[in-house]
Amino acid sequence: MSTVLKVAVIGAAGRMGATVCQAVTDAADLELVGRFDMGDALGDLGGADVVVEFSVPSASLANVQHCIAQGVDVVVGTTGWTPDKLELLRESLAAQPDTGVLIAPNFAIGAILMMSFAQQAARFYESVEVIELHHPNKVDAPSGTAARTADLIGAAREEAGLGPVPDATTQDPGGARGGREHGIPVHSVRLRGLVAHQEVLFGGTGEMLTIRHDSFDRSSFMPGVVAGVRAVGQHPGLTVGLEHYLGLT
Ligand SMILES: NC(=O)C1=CN([C@@H]2O[C@H](COP(=O)(O)OP(=O)(O)OC[C@H]3O[C@@H](n4cnc5c(N)ncnc54)[C@H](O)[C@@H]3O)[C@@H](O)[C@H]2O)C=CC1
Ligand SMILES: O=C(O)C1=N[C@H](C(=O)O)C[C@H](O)C1
Repeated sequence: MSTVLKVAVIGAAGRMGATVCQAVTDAADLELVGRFDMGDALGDLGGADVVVEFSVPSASLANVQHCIAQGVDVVVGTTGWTPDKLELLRESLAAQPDTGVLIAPNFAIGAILMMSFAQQAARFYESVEVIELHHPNKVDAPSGTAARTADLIGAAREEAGLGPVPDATTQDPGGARGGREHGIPVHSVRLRGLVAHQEVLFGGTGEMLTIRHDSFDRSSFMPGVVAGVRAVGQHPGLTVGLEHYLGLT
């Protein structure tokens, strides 16, 4: 007899939360047992085996810690995870060694491959810049995906002994050169009509490589979220990146 996993969603009234509720309802092996949003008491999480968390960066840590304290596995899509916050999660998990938490900056398979390809390409190019483009309702910049991509590229460049990206700019009063993540220039575009998009531009002598991914619809994230829900129980502790569940590392 096959087992049905009970799933609750935190941030259930949001763009991603509502889409996840539908995806869980549509999956024969999953049962939606709870929808929680801002102001709701999380309590026993509706008796869930797994919680999916898509809220806001300022609330996510406390929500995930509540789930860990209940011994409930969590799949997290919310962005804004700093090294300090991740360390707090590891401390919480130390008291619940059988509980699993998956944090994925992006659940779309193409975005995961984009990050992996960018990591591979990083050591071959002197120049690199990341451009992320999103809907204008997004509250955080740069995107979690761009920050993660820049981290992977920056680490690969360091390992290869590459120095800083070349850039002669000495005057930029308006910040036209964008921000920097792990030393990599990152540019954030917010435009009505967009969902989630990213380009990674690599430049070398006489050539350029562009790696681009587009999410045209939030359905693009659902296969990854559902795969995470099914697998998180087999991965106690903290995992950052769905690629670790997909055999890509
Ligand atoms: N990992 C991935 O693949 C993806 C991640 N995201 C990230 O997911 C997060 C949510 O994105 P959207 O759904 O577009 O945002 P949204 O603004 O549509 O939804 C956020 C929801 O969280 C709720 N919320 C706020 N505070 C809360 C609290 N304390 N407890 C429970 N719920 C609370 C809000 O009321 C809202 O319903 C963002 O951080 C975004 O960057 C978005 C898309 C894909
Ligand atoms: O807010 C969004 O929409 C998205 N957020 C995530 C991020 O910040 O990288 C994932 C995806 O880009 C959509």
